[in-house]
Amino acid sequence: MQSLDQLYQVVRCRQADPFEGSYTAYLFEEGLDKILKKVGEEAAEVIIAGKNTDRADLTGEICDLLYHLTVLMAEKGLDPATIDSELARRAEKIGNKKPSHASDPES
Ligand SMILES: N=c1c2ncn([C@@H]3O[C@H](COP(=O)(O)OP(=O)(O)OP(=O)(O)O)[C@@H](O)[C@H]3O)c2ncn1[C@@H]1O[C@H](COP(=O)(O)O)[C@@H](O)[C@H]1O
Repeated sequence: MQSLDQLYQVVRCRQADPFEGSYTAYLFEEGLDKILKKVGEEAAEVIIAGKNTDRADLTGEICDLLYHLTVLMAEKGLDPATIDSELARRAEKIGNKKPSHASDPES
């Protein structure tokens, strides 16, 4: 099993210690514009797969997008803890706005 955090650690290793044949190292070598182009392409592929009924295909496209987003995060010096913090901040903010009659998924 591989979590997004573990994927991020592998990506950071490739960034710090690139080697021939690593696709991740190739993306860092090509630079930000290439990484952004791949994020755009993969996002478009998620949209197309999302319109279809094949959930395995959609799963694969989402994984491709998450991988390329992870490379973008590393390229820009963001780490998963930063994303987690922002998600937690939003959960608290939006949670605070929730009307009292809204059902609580925790209960
Ligand atoms: N999760 C991924 C992952 N998802 C997708 N890809 C690669 O992303 C590429 C996208 O395919 P495309 O056809 O869109 O692109 P392409 O034509 O091959 O390449 P471009 O010319 O467009 O750049 C493929 O080569 C996939 O293998 C990934 N490559 C690596 N990882 C993870 O990164 C780790 C390190 O991989 P390396 O850097 O290759 O050692 C692996 O163990 C995986 O966990």
